[in-house]
Amino acid sequence: MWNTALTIAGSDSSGGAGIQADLKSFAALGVFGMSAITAITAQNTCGVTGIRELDTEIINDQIDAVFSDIRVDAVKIGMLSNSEIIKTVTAALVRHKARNIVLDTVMVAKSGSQLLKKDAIAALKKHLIPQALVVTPNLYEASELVGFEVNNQADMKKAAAVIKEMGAQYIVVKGGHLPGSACDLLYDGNKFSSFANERIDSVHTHGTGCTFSSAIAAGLAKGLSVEAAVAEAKRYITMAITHGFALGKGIGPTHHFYELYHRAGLY
Ligand SMILES: Nc1ncnc2c1ncn2[C@@H]1O[C@H](COP(=O)(O)OP(=O)(O)OP(=O)(O)O)[C@@H](O)[C@H]1O
Ligand SMILES: Cc1ncc(CO)c(N)n1
Repeated sequence: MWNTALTIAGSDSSGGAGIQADLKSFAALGVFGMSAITAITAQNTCGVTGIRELDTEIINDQIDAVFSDIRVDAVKIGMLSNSEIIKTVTAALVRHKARNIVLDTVMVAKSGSQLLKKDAIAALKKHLIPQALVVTPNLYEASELVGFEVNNQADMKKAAAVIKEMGAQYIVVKGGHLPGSACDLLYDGNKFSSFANERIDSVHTHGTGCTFSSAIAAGLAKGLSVEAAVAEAKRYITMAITHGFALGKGIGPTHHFYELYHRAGLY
């Protein structure tokens, strides 16, 4: 019997981030992936050249089509683009009593393009964060959510506590953009746990945030606890960055051949 995960996110035509990274991560981690696309981006390793938001009716219909037919063990949410999409997705997830929701608070692409309108951050806080089991902001996103700078471990702890107050059950503040080791902080409302790895000196990090949050969702879909799913996702993203590769002229993608490596005894 397959465990399943649904990604609700934007499409990246170059395959390194968004829906495409999510489905590759689900497959690599042995979970059957499904998708509801919120927006289409024309994107490659150098940047985003176009964005079309889908209308909320077809976004809602995709989510309904999946839930009305198939058991969904976990949901990963990525690019949402605007507040109407946020409200539609929230209402659909509440209606279907969705479990194991991992919210990656995607705001800006690595290349600098805005993937969430600034005026939609309030809707994210009000509607979707309270529905999330796990929220995975990077330093910039954490700072936009809480309204103060998040630049070090102490700020990350303060930010996690504020985001917890918004109604999420677990917060992982990602330290991928900190100097030094790549240290992420998990907060469950009582205690902080660190997940650290040596920083990998690679430019090929397109899609790291999407890959990491999808890997957490895959772990939850397989029945892991949040702590175990985050630990497994950290292992997975570290492998995926270690084997990231030059594709195109810019920032190359992460690598998703986990099962192959695993079976070969390499991971
Ligand atoms: N150079 C690196 N070496 C090791 N781990 C890294 C590196 N960069 C990021 N990570 C890890 O990758 C995961 C994703 O973190 P990151 O902070 O890059 O997310 P993000 O900024 O949301 O990504 P994106 O730009 O794709 O949205 C985290 O677990 C982080 O610690
Ligand atoms: C569609 C999409 N979602 C998320 C990201 C992550 O930054 C991206 N670059 N593109």
